[in-house]
Amino acid sequence: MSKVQLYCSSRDISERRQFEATLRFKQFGIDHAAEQMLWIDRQGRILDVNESACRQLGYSYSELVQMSVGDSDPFFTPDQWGRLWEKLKVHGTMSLESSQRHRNGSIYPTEVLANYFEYEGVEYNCMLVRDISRRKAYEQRIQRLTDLYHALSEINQAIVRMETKDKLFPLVCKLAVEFAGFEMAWIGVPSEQRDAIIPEVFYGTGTDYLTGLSFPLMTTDAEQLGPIALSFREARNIFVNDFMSDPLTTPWKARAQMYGWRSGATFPIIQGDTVVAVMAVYAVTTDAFHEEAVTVLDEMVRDIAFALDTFDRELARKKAEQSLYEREQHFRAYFERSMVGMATTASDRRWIEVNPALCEMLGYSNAELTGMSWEDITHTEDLALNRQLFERVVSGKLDEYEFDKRFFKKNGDIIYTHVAARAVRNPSGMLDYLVVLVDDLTLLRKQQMELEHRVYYDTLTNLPNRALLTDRLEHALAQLKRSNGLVAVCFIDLDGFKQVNDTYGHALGDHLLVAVGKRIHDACRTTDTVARFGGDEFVVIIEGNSDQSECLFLLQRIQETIGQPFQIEGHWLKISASIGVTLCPDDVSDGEVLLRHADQAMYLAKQSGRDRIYFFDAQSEHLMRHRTHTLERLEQALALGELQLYYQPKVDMLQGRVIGLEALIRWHDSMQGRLVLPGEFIPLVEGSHFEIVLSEWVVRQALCQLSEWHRMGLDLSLSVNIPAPHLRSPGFVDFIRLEMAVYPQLPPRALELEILETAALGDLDAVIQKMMHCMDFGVSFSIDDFGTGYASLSYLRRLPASIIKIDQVFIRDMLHDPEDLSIVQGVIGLALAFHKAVLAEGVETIAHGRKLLDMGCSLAQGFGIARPMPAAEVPGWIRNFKGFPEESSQQ
Ligand SMILES: Nc1nc2c(ncn2[C@@H]2O[C@H](COP(=O)(O)OP(=O)(O)OP(=O)(O)O)[C@@H](O)[C@H]2O)c(=O)[nH]1
Repeated sequence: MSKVQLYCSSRDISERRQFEATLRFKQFGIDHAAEQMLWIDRQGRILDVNESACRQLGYSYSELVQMSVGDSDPFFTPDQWGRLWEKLKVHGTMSLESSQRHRNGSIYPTEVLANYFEYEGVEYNCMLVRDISRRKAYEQRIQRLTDLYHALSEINQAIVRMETKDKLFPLVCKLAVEFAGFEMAWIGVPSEQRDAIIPEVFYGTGTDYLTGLSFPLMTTDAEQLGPIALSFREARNIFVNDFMSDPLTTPWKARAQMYGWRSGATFPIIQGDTVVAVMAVYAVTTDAFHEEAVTVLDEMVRDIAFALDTFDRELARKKAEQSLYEREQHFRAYFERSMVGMATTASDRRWIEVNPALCEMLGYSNAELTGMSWEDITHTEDLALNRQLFERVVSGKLDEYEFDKRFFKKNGDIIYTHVAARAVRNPSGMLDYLVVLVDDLTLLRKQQMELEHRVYYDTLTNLPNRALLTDRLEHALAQLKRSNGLVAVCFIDLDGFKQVNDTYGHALGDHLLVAVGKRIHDACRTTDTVARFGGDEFVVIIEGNSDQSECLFLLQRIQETIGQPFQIEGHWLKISASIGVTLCPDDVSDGEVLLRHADQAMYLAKQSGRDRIYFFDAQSEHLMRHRTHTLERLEQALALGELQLYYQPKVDMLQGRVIGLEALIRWHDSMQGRLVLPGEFIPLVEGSHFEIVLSEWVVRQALCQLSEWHRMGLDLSLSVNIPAPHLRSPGFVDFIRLEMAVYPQLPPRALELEILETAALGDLDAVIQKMMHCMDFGVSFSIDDFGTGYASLSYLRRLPASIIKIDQVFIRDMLHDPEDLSIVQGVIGLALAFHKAVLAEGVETIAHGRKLLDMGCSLAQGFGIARPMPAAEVPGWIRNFKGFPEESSQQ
């Protein structure tokens, strides 16, 4: 290498040597400096260079000094050099970045320090040039990382703003291109069958690279399994730093070549344990994915996955929030609209929140109620229990309670409620508040009470009914065992009540029953029980009386008060009662038996003429036993044929002929060995189950006998007595129809049914209906014992009976009792007025007969004419009948 020639002169050779040594030293230093040193003149000619310049530019010293600056540094065109020189002259020194071309053509970046100096009037520039390609590469790397971090930051910011992957994925691709410096980026998701990755979003230049591309996942052909599929299947990042040489990219090389891709990377996006997408980026340079870039990209992909998780979480949170909101709304609506009172109460016993139902229930506004404590409106009697339960909840011993309690409403009314309360506690177990449900049971309770009342009280009189009476009696008897008093069971049955019903109607009868019940109640003490037993029967239980006379005194008072006239609906009614009493401990101590005994005593009171008080005793018991026994015997008698019909003729005194007969029952009691008259047993039969059985038997017997007589040529009519219960029984008409059908040969009106005037009363229309039906079968009717009942005239007129029979009690005494006579006269007149025949019963003498004839009654029956006789005697008697009253037969 040529050296710069230095010319100098010195006298002292040692000094010269010293100087030369210094020069050599300096030259050595210049040649070994890291920077190139180039001395260049104003025209850009290279005048001198150090060894570093030759080394770094690849030229020899001699070559370089033949060159100008523009030859090695393309930046320094002559113009550029000229402008630089001017500036340099001004500033003396300048630094700038440029580049140099190596002899082999490669260009590398340089840093240039230009130093201007003048030497001996000539301008020079000593340029120090440093190869900065390593620094530049490092800087580029830093820049790349900075870009990547920028992209990462942008993505992270986007994630914060984004809500769904639909928006995030395109943005990620865009940022990867715009900030991270990739040429193209795309994200693919697995197909529905998860057998291929389908590009979903993409950004950058050359996106048509993807057109028609899908990346099979299931292929067994290793060649087809590129970075995308591998990344997805194996959930790992894959980097291809040289697209052209990497065997993984073989199938796509041609395409990549077209677009200039030199390197690429794929990243699985993993949520939980599942790869949900793959992201791919492409660069036009090789080795784009150095370690730091890979770290950032990896982080970016993890952030995306995190974002997806966040989206899902956010979605789930929103869903939960929505559902919470909906539930809250639901519960709010439930709270607001519930028919049940709902509230929360604090540990200081104040209402915190109350619903409209509770406000309405208690009569307070929401504002009023929430300012109060539940204690303020709790019924005093329920306060202690409520407080006790509440304290147990506060102390943690109890979590919930339910009980029935009463509240005071704002208007002072009491409401009955069922309260259910449940504690809501904080995590440390302290009571936060209580959730309270309040059910208004007032109506229910009222209904319950009404129901209970109905079960135990008679709806008409409001007196205890039979059920409560039984209870009270049991109670009284239990008490009696512990004391020395008496319990009197009194059975009160009104006399002739049915007639009141029949005469004035059922409604008035009801009023009377209520009034009687009240009078009995008022006559008794509060300790006594007055019950309606049924119908017109009342029972009084008298407790604590010391003896029978005291009890009798009270009963007489009851009897007297019932006997006082009642004024009901403008009618003055007079009624009496028959009372049967039994006393415990004199009698047994079984409630049911006591009631039966009192009933039996009452029955005897009735039997002995009504309006009486009868104490049960052995005698009554005996009588009752007698009745039961007789009924049993009668049933046997019927089966054994001991019952027989006797026949008493009825005659027309005017015409002197027999018009018919009345069948009367007799009992040949084989056990007693005597004939028992009906007066002895019929009263016992009345009201028993045997009454209808016996009546039916009589009808059948009578018809059989009638038919027999008709067969014998006796054209007679035969009457039988029909007891009221039989006439009223539902099967009566059918019974008559069927029995009459057995004897079609009988002429009409051969069978006559005698009914008591009272039997026809009651449901008059129904009875008339029945009578009409029976008349259709050829039966006629007469009214028996007329005068003893109280039938109203209009009733009488409507009854389709053809004969009225005047009761024998009037006939018997009419000859010397003007009152009876006038009754008889009245009845005869009435019968005439109603165009009915009239027959006198109990005609015992000719004088009776004459008197009756005088009064216009020609039909008669009685001992004076004939006693009842067995059927066999009838034909003979008829044959011998000479008329009545006959002088000859006068007794
Ligand atoms: N108005 C009314 N009548 C009733 C009621 N319950 C039953 N009865 C009638 O009360 C009457 C009671 O029958 P009885 O005791 O045999 O009639 P009674 O006329 O008093 O006869 P004795 O007791 O023999 O004097 C029957 O006619 C029933 O129809 C009711 O609640 N209201």
